[in-house]
Amino acid sequence: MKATPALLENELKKFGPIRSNNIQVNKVCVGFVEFEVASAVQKAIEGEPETLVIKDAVKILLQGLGEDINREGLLKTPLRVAKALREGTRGYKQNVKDIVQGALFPEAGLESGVGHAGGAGGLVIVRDLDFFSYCESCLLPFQVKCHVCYVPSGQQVLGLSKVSRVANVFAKRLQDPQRLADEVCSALQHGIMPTGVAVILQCLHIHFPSFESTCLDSNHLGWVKLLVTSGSGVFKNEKADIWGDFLSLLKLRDINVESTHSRNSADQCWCPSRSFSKTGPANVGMNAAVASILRSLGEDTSRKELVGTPTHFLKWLMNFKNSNLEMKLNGIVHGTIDPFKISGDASDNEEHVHSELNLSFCSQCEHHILPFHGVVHIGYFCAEGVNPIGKSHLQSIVHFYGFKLQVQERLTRQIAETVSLLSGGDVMVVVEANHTCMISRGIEKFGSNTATIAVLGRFSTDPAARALFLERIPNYSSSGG
Ligand SMILES: Nc1nc2c(ncn2[C@@H]2O[C@H](COP(=O)(O)OP(=O)(O)OP(=O)(O)O)[C@@H](O)[C@H]2O)c(=O)[nH]1
Ligand SMILES: [Zn+2]
Repeated sequence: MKATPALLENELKKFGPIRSNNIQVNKVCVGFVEFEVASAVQKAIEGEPETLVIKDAVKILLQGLGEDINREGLLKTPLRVAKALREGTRGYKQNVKDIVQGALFPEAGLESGVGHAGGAGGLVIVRDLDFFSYCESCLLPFQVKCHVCYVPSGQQVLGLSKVSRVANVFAKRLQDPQRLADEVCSALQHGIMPTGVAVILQCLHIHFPSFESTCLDSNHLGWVKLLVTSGSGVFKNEKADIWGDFLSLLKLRDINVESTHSRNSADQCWCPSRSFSKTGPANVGMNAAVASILRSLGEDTSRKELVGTPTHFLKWLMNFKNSNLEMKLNGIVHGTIDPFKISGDASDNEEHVHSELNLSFCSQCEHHILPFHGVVHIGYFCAEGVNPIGKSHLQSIVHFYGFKLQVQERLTRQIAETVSLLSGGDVMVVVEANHTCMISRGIEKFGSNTATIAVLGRFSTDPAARALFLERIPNYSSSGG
């Protein structure tokens, strides 16, 4: 029998109240039912008209990138992207009242009547809540670390998890950092009716790299960082003393709050897409496809913040098309570009492992059309007295294979194979990357990182050479990841 939510709900009711002697059994069954309900909901989403529209739009975008939509790696991509976008904007359908209702608990203040604490006048601070939101200007996910402080009144406090749930309702929408902070603050103020609420968001937005641009420095892919604040009630005045207590507790945790009170305005250049004056010739079909995605998410495409979004998103996406780079690389792989060849007669000289570390890359996951980015380390044998391959040439190879719809394993192999053509066949490549698709949606593993290794020639039979090269790789955190 097919598990529909209604049917499963009925099944649940049959268990009756949980008693201590059957709690284990009930727990298992409840877990199973929850899982079944979740997959039933997922299945339902797959068939909804909004999902179908987004799937069609994604096919147009893939074709615009010159991809074969029937290639195996891309077959499920339209559905994955549709589900990711709908999941990532589910906040439009959520209601703060439903979350807060029933989670306000009576809590007395200090008995002596001197000072502030408990449910009256003390501070409650919930720190380091990690979220992803979608940038309304370019449709890419951006990372948010959220800190909330409120001053209870009326002898009641809110269940702590609800602070995070309420913030996530607004994070799961197309957003701008300041609006997100204001909406979270206002929702908590209305939901808890405390003496005041303060919200601080630390936001990170990926740069828009392009092969031609200078956005990528030689070490790592940069981030646009923005810190915004919002306050209500006793926090309304940004200079009020009470901010000091909140900020001090954040300072204890290495959060730089120096500029917290210089409220960042929307006109500050937050989304890198806004700083592009020049955009390439518009692809009308692709533009219309992105607009149809926005409408399917329940957005009004004439809202002023969204007017440029299709163009901005395409500006990002078309980086991964690459036709010009293809021609540049032909020279590299066929050895017609002189500096790429190792020069000198090295046949009698001793060879050593040469390494080029921390070559930055930015790529686009072909499963979810979301960025993955990080650094590449390349090792190869080089004879004494022979010029190694120029760092800029290795960086070009990395960019060439990065600026495509990719998977990390393929990227690693392709770099290794290309470098082996230039270096005589003994190559080791390590790629360290953060996958936005692992962080911003689905499993939401904040801080997770993936490393892949490819070895060719002598590196595959010589553990000492591998160890020597691996030892040179700095800690990921210190290499710009
Ligand atoms: N091996 C590999 N997998 C990747 C890469 N980028 C994304 N993926 C994975 O591709 C898989 C796609 O799995 P599916 O089950 O078809 O899609 P999904 O339902 O969106 O998967 P979840 O991410 O688990 O929600 C996921 O496990 C992703 O983590 C990559 O570079 N290499
Ligand atoms: Zn943006």
